[in-house]
Amino acid sequence: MATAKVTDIEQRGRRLLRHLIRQERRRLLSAVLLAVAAVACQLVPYLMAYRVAVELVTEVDPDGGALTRYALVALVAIAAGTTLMGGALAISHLCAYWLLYRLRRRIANRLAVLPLGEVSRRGSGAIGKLAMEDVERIEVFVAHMLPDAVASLSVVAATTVWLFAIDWRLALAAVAVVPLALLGLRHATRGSGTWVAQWHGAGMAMNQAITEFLHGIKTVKVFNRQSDTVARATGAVRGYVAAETRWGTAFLPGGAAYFTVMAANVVVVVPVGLWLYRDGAVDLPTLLLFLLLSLGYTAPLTKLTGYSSQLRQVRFGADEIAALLDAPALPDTHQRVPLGPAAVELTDVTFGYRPDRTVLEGVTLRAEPGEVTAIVGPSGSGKTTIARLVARFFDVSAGTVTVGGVDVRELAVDQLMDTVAVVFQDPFLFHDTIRANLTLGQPDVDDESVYRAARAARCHDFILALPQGYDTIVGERGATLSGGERQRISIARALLKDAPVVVLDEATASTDPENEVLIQQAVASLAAGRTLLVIAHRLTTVRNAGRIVVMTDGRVVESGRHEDLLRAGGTYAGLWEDATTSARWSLGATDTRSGASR
Ligand SMILES: Nc1ncnc2c1ncn2[C@@H]1O[C@H](COP(=O)(O)OP(=O)(O)OP(=O)(O)O)[C@@H](O)[C@H]1O
Repeated sequence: MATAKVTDIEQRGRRLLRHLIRQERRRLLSAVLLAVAAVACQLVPYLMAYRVAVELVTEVDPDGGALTRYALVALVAIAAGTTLMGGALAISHLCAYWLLYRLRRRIANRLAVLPLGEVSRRGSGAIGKLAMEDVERIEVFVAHMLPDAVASLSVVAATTVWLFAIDWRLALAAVAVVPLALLGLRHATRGSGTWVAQWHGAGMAMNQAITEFLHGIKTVKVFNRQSDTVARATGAVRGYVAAETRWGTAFLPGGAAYFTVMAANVVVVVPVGLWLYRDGAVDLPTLLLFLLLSLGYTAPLTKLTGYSSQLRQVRFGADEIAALLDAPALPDTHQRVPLGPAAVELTDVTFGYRPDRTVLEGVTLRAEPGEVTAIVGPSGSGKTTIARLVARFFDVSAGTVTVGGVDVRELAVDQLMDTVAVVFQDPFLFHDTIRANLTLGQPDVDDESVYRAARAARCHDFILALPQGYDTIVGERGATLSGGERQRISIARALLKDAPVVVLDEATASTDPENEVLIQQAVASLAAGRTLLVIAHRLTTVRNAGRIVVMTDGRVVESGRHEDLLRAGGTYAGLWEDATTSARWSLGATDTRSGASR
């Protein structure tokens, strides 16, 4: 990644962090002030130790009362410092949790309005990392780093001033190592923006690979491809480790020099101090104080250095979050407009998922209200893409898609979602109760309506047979149900939504005959009184459709009723012939096998 790009990225991340901090500035300021007060308290024991030393060294008969007072003041200061730091951290954590809550809500809201294409382009693994890990880093930054860094800086500044106020020669000896150490640090962090960028990219790739592995685990097992897939995920993890190692290796020489030189300040302070003491230039208590202060002086500086590289990681994460929050939402007019009869019409539609590849070209079709319109065609001809355009998961490149006579881009997104229900090929069920999955987005719907929809979608009986009926929790993504059951639940969901237009992407996987019949009955209930656009993967299921639209290579090549299309002897007739021949083949195979077994 070029340096300029890295800087831009850090700037964008920095802007988001500044914005977040501004939102909580009052509380954060009080946390920082408490942290500074805590640090001031932490310096008091040093002062008291100095006083005790003066008393013991300079007085022949030390004042016991004064010594007790110094000890008590030191104890109270330690207790006060701990309490104040505890208060600072409590406030900063509170701020951080509120920031996290608001940030995650913003991310969720943004994801909800982004075009689906943008979400799939980023990938669920990368988005997951961003919403969990990167947001979590901001929590660490706000809750721990910010107050601690300000406190550490205050310690360094206050101690430096104090050291110089007591004795400038010893003070110079105490800070002499710092410029030298900083040279090492400069060397260690040279090009660290690029290292962090690579480390961050490798982290995203690793998350994506692991998420894909988990999502695809069934397919992986079925095809016995565990070793390949594990190798791919392992490769991504290795890439992450390599990026971390490269970064660590680049940091090592300069970093080691930095830490060594910082720790070596005692080597300068002790001889210089003893030399000045021997010459009578400083007294013993001052020497002791210097030794105490200068030994503790480098610790906060070292901590600050650690924070500076962590801050880079935070900024990179913040940049990813900022980029997602800035990504353009699907344009929404927010205007609910009166709709005509619920026809769906595509006029001269051209569309491609990528600018360099057209998937639909000049597609014109109309689905009449109250009628079943089927779209058929070979795999990859663009059928599902039409369904996605009607539901406005993507916007057309040219032409128009209208619902109820209004361009879908001119409808409020809410209104479009109220008007169009989509039943996907592989419907997604949440890890929740069947009832919650059925009433998705309509929590107030009454039980009777739920049962009615479930009966019409032919799923009431199997739901009642489950251990807790409608309160049964379905496994992750509905894994505890069969494909046919999942699709019938999603048809019941569409029935409950009661949208005038339903787009049904028929399941490709063939289900058993009983399930097939039940799904057909469910679809028939769905069709009643609605405009039903069926993306058909099996011709046998749509022969009775009011209109069949035939597609090849992203174009409509024929349309009409089943019998008319057969008579025309074109593409549809060919597809029908193929479908019926393959059905006979499989029957023949069954016959042969059963014959053999007799
Ligand atoms: N999200 C996507 N990004 C890029 N290309 C895509 C995407 N989805 C589909 N395509 C491509 O668009 C073309 C049309 O795909 P589409 O899914 O619409 O076909 P289909 O007719 O529904 O196929 P099938 O019957 O196999 O489901 C295909 O070449 C496909 O590879």
